[in-house]
Amino acid sequence: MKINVIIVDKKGKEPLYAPLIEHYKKIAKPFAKVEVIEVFDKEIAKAHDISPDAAQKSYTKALEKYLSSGYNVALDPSSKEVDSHDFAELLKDKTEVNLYIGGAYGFEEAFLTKCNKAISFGKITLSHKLVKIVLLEQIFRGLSINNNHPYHK
Ligand SMILES: C[S@@+](CC[C@H](N)C(=O)[O-])C[C@H]1O[C@@H](n2cnc3c(N)ncnc32)[C@H](O)[C@@H]1O
Repeated sequence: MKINVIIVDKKGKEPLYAPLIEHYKKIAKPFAKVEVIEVFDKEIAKAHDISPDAAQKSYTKALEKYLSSGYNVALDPSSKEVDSHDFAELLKDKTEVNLYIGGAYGFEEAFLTKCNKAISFGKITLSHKLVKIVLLEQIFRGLSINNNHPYHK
């Protein structure tokens, strides 16, 4: 199984988060190949100076190409809240899952409707760097649930 975490963010290894990202990718390996893909370009940077709407549209443009294959799930604080079992169910019996983390202004509705699902991890807004770690932990937890691994108690 392949799981792609696709995030609107600049590339770069922050010393604070990079070891945790590598840790979760490594422990998930027996169940899935997890890849983190950062997406950021000049158009997104420019759009941030124009308006929130322009920023959201630029995210859609940059992310759209990933929608053509796999099961697509957007992370959106305003969408339906899921628990760890609901999340595990989303990963179950899939060959490829793409999980999208938005930029500073979240996603436009048009992008959310193009995804198979939009989910929330609760009403709090997490920074996109922190949500990446929470998501990676939930991916490992979900894979553990689906594979009867003792990590999830
Ligand atoms: C800094 S947040 C953007 C906040 C933006 N106002 C919004 O409503 O999406 C960056 C990204 O992190 C993810 N995110 C943050 N908190 C979340 C939560 N509680 N549940 C699901 N995704 C979350 C979303 O993908 C969001 O687009």
